[in-house]
Amino acid sequence: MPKSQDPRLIVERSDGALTVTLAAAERRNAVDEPLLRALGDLIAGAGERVADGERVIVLRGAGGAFSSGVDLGAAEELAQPANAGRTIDAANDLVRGILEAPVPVVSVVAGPCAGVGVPIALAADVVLATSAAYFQLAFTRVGLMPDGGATALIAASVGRTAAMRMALLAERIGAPEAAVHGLVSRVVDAGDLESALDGIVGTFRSGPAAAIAQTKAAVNAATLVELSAAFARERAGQVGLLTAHDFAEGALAFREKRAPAFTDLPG
Ligand SMILES: CC(C)(COP(=O)(O)OP(=O)(O)OC[C@H]1O[C@@H](n2cnc3c(N)ncnc32)[C@H](O)[C@@H]1OP(=O)(O)O)[C@@H](O)C(=O)NCCC(=O)NCCSC(=O)/C=C1/CC=CC=CO1
Repeated sequence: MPKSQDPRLIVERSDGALTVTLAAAERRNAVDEPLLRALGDLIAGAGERVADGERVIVLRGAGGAFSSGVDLGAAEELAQPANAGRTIDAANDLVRGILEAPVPVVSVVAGPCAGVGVPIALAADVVLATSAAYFQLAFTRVGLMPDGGATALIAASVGRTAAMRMALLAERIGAPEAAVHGLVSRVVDAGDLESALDGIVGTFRSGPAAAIAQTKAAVNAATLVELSAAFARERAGQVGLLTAHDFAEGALAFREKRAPAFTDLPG
């Protein structure tokens, strides 16, 4: 049984499936660098565990939400120049790890999925949503830009116009619309979630592991040709934004539950 060093991750193994649950429900499963790293380490271990029979990884969130993205309670620390790149790197490494894992990854989204939670969920090979799920690239609401490869992952699924709507307007995209745009693989009623998940896990458990691994790698290579460049562009832009006024104001305004007053100019 793989162990997580972070108590905010619940790790369960059952008959070839590793299930990892983000368990910080009081903040809608907000993440920070240590949590991103702990999750990334678990995903990275899949290459060794496949020989022991692991055939699929399931990512889900406790308490209804998948994740609300990076923890805005620590905005002041994130904005320190020495720290600014570290959380971005941890998120990028995690997303890359999900995409490169030799076993399929299934994300289960049954409520809010926001900020960097979106590229983490969408990096999975199957995104199973309930009708209560929604996706929100909330970054610009707090003076940031999408990261975690979101600019490439979203555009690969939804096209430029819808990507701009999600990234610039930070609109919530509910599960039915997410299905129309190809953001999710399947939408089910909450009551049917576990049986739908069992079906998907069962398909991977009894499927041809080598063929599945090759297929996943080939589809990702063909559809995410811009990913590495996107990681680099997002990192360069985000580091500057994290240390600027608008992020400090955006994060404070979120915590104070008021509208932000942004003042930074481009360039
Ligand atoms: C849309 C929401 C995710 C969910 O809305 P809702 O269900 O109505 O829940 P709330 O009432 O808003 O939240 C419940 C409590 O959780 C706290 N909380 C929620 N999200 C966060 C968070 N990300 N960080 C800290 N705390 C959070 C919220 O304050 C409530 O607490 P109280 O009960 O004490 O009031 C909605 O919650 C939402 O929009 N959340 C924020 C989304 C967001 O902006 N995420 C961060 C984007 S930035 C990012 O993900 C990535 C980076 C990149 C690298 C470095 C640095 C920063 O960001």
